[in-house]
Amino acid sequence: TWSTRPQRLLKAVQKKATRGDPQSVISAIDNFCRHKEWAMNVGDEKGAILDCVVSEVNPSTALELGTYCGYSTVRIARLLPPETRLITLEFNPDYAVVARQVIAWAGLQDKVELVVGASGDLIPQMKQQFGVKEFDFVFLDHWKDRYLLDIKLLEECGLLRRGTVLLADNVICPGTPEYLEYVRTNPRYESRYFKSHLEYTKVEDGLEKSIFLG
Ligand SMILES: Cc1ncnc2c1ncn2[C@@H]1O[C@H](/C=C/CNC(=O)c2cc(-c3ccc(F)cc3)cc(O)c2O)[C@@H](O)[C@H]1O
Ligand SMILES: [Mg+2]
Repeated sequence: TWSTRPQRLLKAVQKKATRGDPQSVISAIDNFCRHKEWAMNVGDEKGAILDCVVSEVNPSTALELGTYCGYSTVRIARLLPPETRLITLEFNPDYAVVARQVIAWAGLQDKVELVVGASGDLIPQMKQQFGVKEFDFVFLDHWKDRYLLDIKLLEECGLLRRGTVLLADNVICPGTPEYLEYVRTNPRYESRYFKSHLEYTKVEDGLEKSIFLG
């Protein structure tokens, strides 16, 4: 039976990266995607911007929408201090199986709670089932037509606080026009665009950082 791209990416991590060394996992995935097979990880260039924002926020509780292979999960979790946690949501069970192994190879499984399911179903459960009071940081990198629905859901569920930072991938390519319009025009958000490139290419893309003002 044929392997999938996520499975081949995992093999590259297990072959090239050192167990317990998140940076080597990140580099192994970036090299695989740059030289072997492109994959939709946030990548090294946008990843450096993600790192800066995460370090600046220094979140106690963070949320990621769309785990995929766990690349950005590792990038975020490696920066989190002890006793903090990252909840990451992924509805494709096959991708979740790969992501769990990538996260474990990096030695970050204790900081990460990977939940298999759709964000629309799981976000309303965050307070009761997952004991979340509010999120300090949210990284959006799942289906692009879900970004707007999901931040409205996060607002409604009282999961955002004054100062919560939302960082959205792919606001140019593939693009998230309705989301951009919302966070840039809604007075409850202070938004800023970080120009960059689509992972592993020269195509323009960028991240939108939006602060919820409460
Ligand atoms: C509601 C819900 N709940 C839970 N998990 C959910 C979910 N919706 C999706 N997921 C999960 O998240 C990932 C999906 C990511 C979608 N990302 C992209 O489509 C994407 C595409 C490109 C791209 C750019 C130019 C091209 F020519 C081709 C592709 C680049 C990117 O960076 C992307 O992120 C994937 O793991 C999916 O299962
Ligand atoms: Mg993306």
